[in-house]
Amino acid sequence: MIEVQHLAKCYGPTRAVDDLSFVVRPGKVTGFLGPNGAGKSTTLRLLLGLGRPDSGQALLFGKPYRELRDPLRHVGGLLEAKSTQRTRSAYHHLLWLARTHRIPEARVREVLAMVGLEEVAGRRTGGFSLGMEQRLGIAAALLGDPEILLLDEPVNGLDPEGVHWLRTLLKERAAAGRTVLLSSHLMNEMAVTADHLVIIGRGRLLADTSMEDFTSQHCRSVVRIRSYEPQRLCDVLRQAGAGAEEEPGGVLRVTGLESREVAQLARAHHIGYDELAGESTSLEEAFLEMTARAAQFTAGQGAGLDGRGGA
Ligand SMILES: Nc1ncnc2c1ncn2[C@@H]1O[C@H](COP(=O)(O)OP(=O)(O)OP(=O)(O)O)[C@@H](O)[C@H]1O
Repeated sequence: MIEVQHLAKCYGPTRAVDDLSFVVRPGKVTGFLGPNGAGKSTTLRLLLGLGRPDSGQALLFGKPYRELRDPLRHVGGLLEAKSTQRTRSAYHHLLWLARTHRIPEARVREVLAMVGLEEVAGRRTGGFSLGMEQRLGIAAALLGDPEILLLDEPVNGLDPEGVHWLRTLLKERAAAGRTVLLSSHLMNEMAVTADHLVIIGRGRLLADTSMEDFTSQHCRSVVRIRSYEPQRLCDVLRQAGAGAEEEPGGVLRVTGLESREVAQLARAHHIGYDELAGESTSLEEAFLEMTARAAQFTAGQGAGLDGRGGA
């Protein structure tokens, strides 16, 4: 459905997207994740035919966006908010879009109801909050009832109820066999929304994985134990193949063993302890580690200075 093949785009000395390839399949919500400046918006803009790649291709249904007939009926895109004519009402903004794409007027009312903007449909968009702008942008993306949705940071400005509503909407569309790609720089948001992840850093692909695999590969269990003999326990744990580091207050941070195994080893060696707690490293930590490593690697190569300039 969505294919990005060896895509590259530079802005002056900044390599925004660097030999990026991935495929997004229908029936899933795919999260497009990366820290600020990673190249997410640039990739989505290229997919939506805004700007030309330096090399490679960004394809929807096997074609560049510009070659699609009736694109709004096939692809709904949300880039940044505030792209409406400020003096037009929400209703007239959508009506104008519908008319220019031969979409029936009745659909305008339908999408306004879907995004919860019915009551303010007659108000000029100039007075809209960021959250209302986002809802209007999402309404525009849904107007042609497209098979593909491409949304850039759609939760920006939405209140918790709005975030929950959008999450449900995207999951429902994916469950109905549509293709949904949404970008974010927040792993925790993706953890509850996405089934699949495409992670980029400095314009390059870092991971293309199911959410389930990412979780099982990156979320290690960590056990913290406070012992009366931290040094001896540390040696015992290391001999058993675990990672053990001493933290202040006689606490050991242990990786590679479950809490039950740590407790068994301590007891077997008659080492007393008064606190034992197990936890998992969070997805957010795993994501930050991954992108920090990528940043160090590319900085080492002297690539990609972050300097946002004009259009
Ligand atoms: N029009 C532009 N002119 C110059 N540089 C640009 C332009 N657009 C993007 N860049 C640069 O390209 C890089 C990638 O930017 P992009 O906006 O695609 O990242 P992003 O992952 O969407 O980031 P964010 O989460 O902050 O929106 C950044 O270094 C950015 O400064």
